[in-house]
Amino acid sequence: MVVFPNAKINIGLNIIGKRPDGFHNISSCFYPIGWTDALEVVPAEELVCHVAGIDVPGAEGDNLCLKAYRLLAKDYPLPTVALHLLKALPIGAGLGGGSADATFTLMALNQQFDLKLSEAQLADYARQLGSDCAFFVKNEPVYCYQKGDQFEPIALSLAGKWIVVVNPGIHISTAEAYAGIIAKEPAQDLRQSLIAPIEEWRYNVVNDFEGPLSAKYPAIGQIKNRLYESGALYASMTGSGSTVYGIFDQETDLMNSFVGLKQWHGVLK
Ligand SMILES: C[C@@](CO)(OP(=O)(O)O)[C@H](O)COP(=O)(O)OP(=O)(O)OC[C@H]1O[C@@H](n2ccc(N)nc2=O)[C@H](O)[C@@H]1O
Ligand SMILES: Nc1ncnc2c1ncn2[C@@H]1O[C@H](COP(=O)(O)OP(=O)(O)O)[C@@H](O)[C@H]1O
Repeated sequence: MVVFPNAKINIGLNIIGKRPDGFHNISSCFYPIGWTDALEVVPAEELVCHVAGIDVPGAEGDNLCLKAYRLLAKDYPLPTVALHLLKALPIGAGLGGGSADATFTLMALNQQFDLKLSEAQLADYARQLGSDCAFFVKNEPVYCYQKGDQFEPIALSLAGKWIVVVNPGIHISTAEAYAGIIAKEPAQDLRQSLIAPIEEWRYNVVNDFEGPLSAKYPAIGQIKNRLYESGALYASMTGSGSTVYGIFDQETDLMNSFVGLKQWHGVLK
């Protein structure tokens, strides 16, 4: 079967405190977008993961799709499969692409081999693969907290708005991004900030990674400024960077503004 693991954006991201396990407690809003990889799962004589498109750093065996397969195979008698991944989502980009690949592998195996795992069971497996992996089970806008692996529904719809997503080509590892942060309580609860009209978000919906990372990588701030100059209602870096997005009221053609950079645009659901 073929599935299309999609990216997410973070709308606001507060890094609240360091946890005893070395991770950080955060709060954020995860919102799915339509930029995707493609992943085919087919029965095969041996377990393999073939990647086409963007090169995934690291050994083939470290691919999160294979890690997801192995995790389920510990508990269920799965046949061996070939995983064909067409990698389109920029890597180390704050788009959660690797996490989406991992969770879509779990969901594809569940469906293809009729494992009858519930959404809650899939989310428990996904959490073991990465902090934001469980989001992709329901794949709906949520407010997230703790490690970014606990979710509550959020009454936020951007359906019909246009989004432009631009990746400056800078790979930032999530661990590197967290290492440069001094955690603090946010001035206002993100859920409150998001109740305001989107035009006001620029004043108080903040990604705590953005300041330190745009000081280090000026391209991040330059893209954000360009998006605002082009009429974005709200623009921000997503996740641990380096991708930047802008949300617009209507379709906007910015392809010529970001020549040579990986980018995607489309309508939000
Ligand atoms: C920053 C966020 C926010 O959306 O997304 P991305 O930018 O990666 O998409 C997430 O917290 C990323 O989640 P994920 O990419 O799954 O991270 P993990 O693999 O679990 O962790 C990678 C490393 O990041 C740090 N880490 C991660 C999550 C967290 N709440 N606190 C942390 O300190 C730890 O150093 C950890 O070893
Ligand atoms: N299928 C995959 N796609 C992307 N990255 C993967 C994958 N499997 C393992 N990784 C590793 O995960 C890390 C980044 O994951 P990714 O989800 O792209 O970052 P981010 O969460 O910042 O968007 C990279 O270091 C990469 O080597």
